Amino acid sequence: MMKLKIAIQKSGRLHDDSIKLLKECGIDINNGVNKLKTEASNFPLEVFFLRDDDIPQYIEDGVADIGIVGENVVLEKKKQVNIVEKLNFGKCRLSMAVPKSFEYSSVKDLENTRIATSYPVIVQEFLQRNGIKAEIHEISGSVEIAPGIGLADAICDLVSSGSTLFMNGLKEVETVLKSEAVLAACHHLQPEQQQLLDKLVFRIQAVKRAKNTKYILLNAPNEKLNDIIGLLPGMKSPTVLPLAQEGWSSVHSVLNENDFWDIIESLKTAGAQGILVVPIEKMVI
Ligand SMILES: Nc1ncnc2c1ncn2[C@@H]1O[C@H](COP(=O)(O)OP(=O)(O)OP(=O)(O)O)[C@@H](O)[C@H]1O
Ligand SMILES: O=P(O)(O)OC[C@H]1O[C@H](OP(=O)(O)OP(=O)(O)O)[C@H](O)[C@@H]1O
Ligand SMILES: [Mg+2]
Repeated sequence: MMKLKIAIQKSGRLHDDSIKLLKECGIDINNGVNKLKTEASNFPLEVFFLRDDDIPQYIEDGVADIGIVGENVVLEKKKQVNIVEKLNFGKCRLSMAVPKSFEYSSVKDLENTRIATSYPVIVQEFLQRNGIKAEIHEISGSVEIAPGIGLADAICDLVSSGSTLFMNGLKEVETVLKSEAVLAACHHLQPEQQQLLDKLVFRIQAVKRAKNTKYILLNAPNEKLNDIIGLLPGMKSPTVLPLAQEGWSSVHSVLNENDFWDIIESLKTAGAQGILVVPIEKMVI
């Protein structure tokens, strides 16, 4: 039986969330310590554990059929791969940063500077787009140290909380790119592999959808039902069941995580009681 080969990060920021996502998709991986290749026990999937920088090349070459990697790495490596699905984790931005004492007012202030980065391709494109001439120093890690040791005037590196910049006396001045982990695929998949990928993507979408949604149950007096139902978006329309107590109903529906607090307030004002909100594990529409 043909298997789908997936490359994920061996260790680092994306490793745990990649394994977790596969697990949430019902795929069990026997993940032995230091094992660089393994198989799923209940899905035709072979898993390769690699350095994230190498993943786009492996996918382009078809050594791996698919992979989980940061969009930032896909764009830097310029390999021919399809971005199939954004995965909602590994969210960060690639930003320009300068020492706190640097009087920065616009991108023009980067003219004739030395910029240390692990993303020379993306930085070069950014500088070109902005008509700036600067010297790029490629370094593979600990980029934030570069200004402090006299290697560069500015840096371009990944930021999420900003604490690494802060700890190193730097300030963020330009966002070059926003990124998150993506599922990338080879351009030349066999039909059977494409079918397996479709199956996996179907599961990933159900998991993602469920994460953004909550299941809500509430009790309402029947005379307020219309008002309350009007507040609930629902997938189609809410389920309404009679309660044992005469004149009352139980209303069930789903809510988008983002609308959650606004709607809860309005529901209470409209007369809803005993509101329960529970997570949804999978959501297929
Ligand atoms: N601070 C962060 N917050 C969220 N996501 C991040 C952060 N830093 C990096 N990422 C994302 O996780 C990916 C992997 O980051 P990590 O720091 O583990 O890379 P690495 O050190 O190059 O790993 P490898 O050993 O695989 O080469 C990045 O390419 C980026 O997409
Ligand atoms: O804004 P923050 O939340 O501080 O995150 C930013 C840091 O995270 C990443 O490094 P990571 O910690 O993954 O270590 P690495 O340098 O070994 O890749 C990135 O290269 C930054 O250094
Ligand atoms: Mg790397």
